[in-house]
Amino acid sequence: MAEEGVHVLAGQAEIGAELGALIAAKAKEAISSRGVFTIAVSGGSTTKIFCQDMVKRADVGWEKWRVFMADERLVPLDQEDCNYKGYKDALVGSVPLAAEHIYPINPSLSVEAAAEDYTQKLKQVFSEDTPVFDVVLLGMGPDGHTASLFPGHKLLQEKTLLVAPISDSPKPPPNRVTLTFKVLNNARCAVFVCTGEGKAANVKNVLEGNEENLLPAALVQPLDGELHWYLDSTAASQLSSQ
Ligand SMILES: O=C(O)[C@H](O)[C@@H](O)[C@H](O)[C@H](O)COP(=O)(O)O
Repeated sequence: MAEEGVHVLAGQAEIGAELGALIAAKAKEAISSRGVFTIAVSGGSTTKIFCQDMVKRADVGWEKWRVFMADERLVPLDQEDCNYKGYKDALVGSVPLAAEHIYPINPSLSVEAAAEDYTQKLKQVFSEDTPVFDVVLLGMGPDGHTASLFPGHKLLQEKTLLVAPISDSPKPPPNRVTLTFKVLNNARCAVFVCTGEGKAANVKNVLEGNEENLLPAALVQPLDGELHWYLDSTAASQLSSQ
């Protein structure tokens, strides 16, 4: 299995293959130790990079997977920018992952009620007060946001909620729900996938910047877990080690 740290690969296909090998290993380990594999997944480019490799993997114990959204847009579940739809369409029917094991938010609720409802869905699957995901799969926006945790936003200080509502997201749509750092940093393994030149400056800030004014992505530091960053060569182009 890949050691934790920064993995620089040529492009999205190569990242998909390495990421898929890591996730497959984490799934097998979790299922043999605890009987279930829990993962929180992100939208944007991560969905395609993850799914295009994972659909080829038959032996990862799909029946035992429980898939939550790291963040979700408050949009109908059949709308193209719904993160849940991206995963459901790519995986259900192609691999033996049951549709009911991918957990959508309820977009008919207010954003506050949708966050509370999603918290209850977490509590149905996790016995711990703060869920311990086997893997949280994250992207980073060009501004350094991750999940729906944006630079300078008050949610960066959230210490109580597991799932938070946000109604002023700078990245559209404005209404979203997101896992908080409390949950992200309680994971056994946090994995970032980040590609493209537009991310290069903040990849450098996060991985080689100083400790002041940390961007949201830099605040993902699992308390007792691994941290991986999968980068393509353009996203990694400003790193001094490249
Ligand atoms: O908006 C969402 O749904 C996200 O989950 C978000 O946090 C995403 O991961 C980043 O914005 C990176 O997106 P890209 O990889 O598409 O740049």
